[in-house]
Amino acid sequence: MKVLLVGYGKMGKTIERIALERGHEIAGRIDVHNQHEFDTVTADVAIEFSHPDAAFNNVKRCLERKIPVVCGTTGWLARKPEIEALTKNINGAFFYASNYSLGVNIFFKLNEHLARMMGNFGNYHVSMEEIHHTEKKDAPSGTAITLAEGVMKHVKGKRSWVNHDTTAPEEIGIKSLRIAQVPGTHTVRYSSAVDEIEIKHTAHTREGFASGAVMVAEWLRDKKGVLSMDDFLQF
Ligand SMILES: NC(=O)C1=CN([C@@H]2O[C@H](COP(=O)(O)OP(=O)(O)OC[C@H]3O[C@@H](n4cnc5c(N)ncnc54)[C@H](OP(=O)(O)O)[C@@H]3O)[C@@H](O)[C@H]2O)C=CC1
Ligand SMILES: O=C(O)C1=N[C@H](C(=O)O)C[C@H](O)C1
Repeated sequence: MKVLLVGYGKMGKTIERIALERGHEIAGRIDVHNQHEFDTVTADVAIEFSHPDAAFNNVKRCLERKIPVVCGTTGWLARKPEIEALTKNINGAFFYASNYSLGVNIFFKLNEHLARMMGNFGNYHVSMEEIHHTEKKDAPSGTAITLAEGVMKHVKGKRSWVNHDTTAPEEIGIKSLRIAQVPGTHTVRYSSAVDEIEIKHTAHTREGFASGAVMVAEWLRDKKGVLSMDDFLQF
């Protein structure tokens, strides 16, 4: 399979290594300085991990060239509905996940299961914390937003998240910490006056994110439509 890498930073380079190990070819590497390559490139699939301000345009350009896109960039989701509409209009393929690691996707399910149980108990205060490396451009992380959405789905009265501590009953507070070299740690905590329940996922390296994205790309190449981890994992 010919893989186009869009964004050639920490994730782009890790994805390249894993794609080569799995027997794929690299069709191109598009970064800030060679955007003109979108005009001529051909590939079976594009994997886009770039910058919150760049993702919309990068995904659009891939779709316009009829290249299915696996996108992992976070912090641009206000414009995702436009990409979904374009995908349907041109009968293309677009896949988005805030986190491609299998472990985190199991953690997402665990989070929803716990939220469903905790929804019955009003005396617990739910909060979240995410820790990432100091180069991260967005806060809170896309993964923390997905976790907050999972809680809102099941805990009655939780209607929004905020990126700071909060005691407002309708809000979920997400604390973002930036510490050198941390690939990504997420904690969901329910605290009461008498005890605390905490679930936590710690990524040790970026390999889990990258290998998940490559496996999704292998699966997506002959698909159409707007797809997500629920379609891919089916659990
Ligand atoms: N969904 C998931 O599983 C994961 C998502 N991510 C997300 O992926 C994104 C990238 O992460 P990471 O690789 O660590 O970040 P890096 O900063 O290491 O890499 C991003 C790369 O994108 C480049 N870039 C900037 N603008 C454009 C553009 N217009 N077109 C193409 N490339 C561009 C940057 O170039 P320059 O440095 O010159 O600006 C840089 O090389 C982030 O949004 C992050 O949150 C990360 C890990 C997992
Ligand atoms: O920027 C990162 O590094 C990461 N970003 C994603 C996010 O915002 O959730 C996924 C992972 O945690 C690493």
